[in-house]
Amino acid sequence: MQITVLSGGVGGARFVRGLVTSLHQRGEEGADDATDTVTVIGNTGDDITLFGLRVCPDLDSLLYTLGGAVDETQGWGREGDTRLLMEELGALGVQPQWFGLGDKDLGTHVARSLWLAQGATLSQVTDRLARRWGLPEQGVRLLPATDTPIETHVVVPDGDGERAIHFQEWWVRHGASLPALRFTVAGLAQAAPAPGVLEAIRGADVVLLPPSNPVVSIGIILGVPGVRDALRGTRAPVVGVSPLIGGRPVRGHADACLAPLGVEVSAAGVAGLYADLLDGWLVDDADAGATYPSRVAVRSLDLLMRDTEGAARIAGAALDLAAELAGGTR
Ligand SMILES: O=c1nc2n(C[C@H](O)[C@H](O)[C@H](O)CO)c3cc(O)ccc3cc-2c(=O)[nH]1
Repeated sequence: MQITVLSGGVGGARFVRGLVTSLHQRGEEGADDATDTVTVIGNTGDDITLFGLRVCPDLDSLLYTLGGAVDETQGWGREGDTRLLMEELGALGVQPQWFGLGDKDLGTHVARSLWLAQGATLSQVTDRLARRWGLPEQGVRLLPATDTPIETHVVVPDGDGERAIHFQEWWVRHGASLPALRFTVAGLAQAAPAPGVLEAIRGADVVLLPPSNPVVSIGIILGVPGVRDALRGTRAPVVGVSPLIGGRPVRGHADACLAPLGVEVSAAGVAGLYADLLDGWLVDDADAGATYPSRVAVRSLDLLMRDTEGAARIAGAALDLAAELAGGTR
C-alpha cells in the first residue's frame, strides 16, 4: 500500500511514527500482506536562515522523531543536546538568542547548508539526512513540499501601520501572542512541488492529513502550486485527523492561526478548510455532535496522542476509515 502523508512538525512527526508502528502491527497480524511505503511531504514554510545556516524545523522534527533521537519533551531538537555554541554566540553578542539551537542539532544545519551551497537540492539534502536517521529501513520516504526556498511571514500591527515578521519570530519569540493580521509566504507563488510530490499524491492508495496546524503547516503545503489540485484529483481517499479537541489545539497555536482567516476554531472549522479535498475526518468524541461538510465521512474516537501506542491507534483508525471509503461503504 502506498500511503502519502502531508505533515507539519511535532504533531505530524508523532503521527507518522504511530503510523509506522500501526503498519508494523498490522503486518504482524496479517492484515496487510503487501509491502507498505509511506511518503511524507513535509512543510518547509517554517524554514529560517540563522547565523548563515538553513534550518528546516518541520523536516528535522520528522527526521529526529522517526530516528528515535528527538527531545521527547519538546518534540523538536535532539535528545540530550547541549547549547555550547549558542552560549558562545550570546557572549559575543550575536543575535538572535530567542531561537535555541542545540549543538548536535547544529550539525544537521551545518551539513544541510554546506550541501545546499555545493549545489544539492533540498530534496537531495533531505534524502541524505533521512538515510542518517534510518527512514528508508522503516519504509519511509521524506520529501520537502518544495525545493524552492519559501518562508512564512506573519503580518502584525505596528503603531498605526503593520509589519511582517518571520513565522518563527512570531511563534517562538512572541509565543503567537501578537495578533496576526494575515500570513504571507515569500516564494510560494513561484514554488514548484519537489520531485515526487505530485506523483506521491496522484499514485497513493491513501492520503493522510495528520493533526498538524491547518494554516501554517498543511495550509502551506496545500499552497504549493499543483498540490491542492493533485489532492482534489487523486483517486485515493483523503483522510484527516483534527488538530483541535473541544475547540482547543492539542499543542501549538492553531487557534491564533485560524483567527485571522475568520475560521471557527473547531474540528468543524478545520474540516471546512479542507472540504474540497477531504473524504474522511477523524474527530475527538468531544466533537462528535458538530456539523461537518456533507461529503465528508466523520468518525469519532479519543484523539489524544499520549504516546506512540496512542498515535498508532489513531493512525490505524485513519487507515480503517480510508479502507472503508475505498470499499465504497461510506
Ligand atoms: O518554542 C520553540 N521552538 C523551537 N523549535 C520548534 C519550532 O520552530 C516550532 O515548533 C515549529 O516551527 C512549529 O511547527 C525549534 C525547532 C528546530 O528544528 C530547531 C530549533 C528550535 C528552537 C525552538 C525554540 O527555541 N523555541
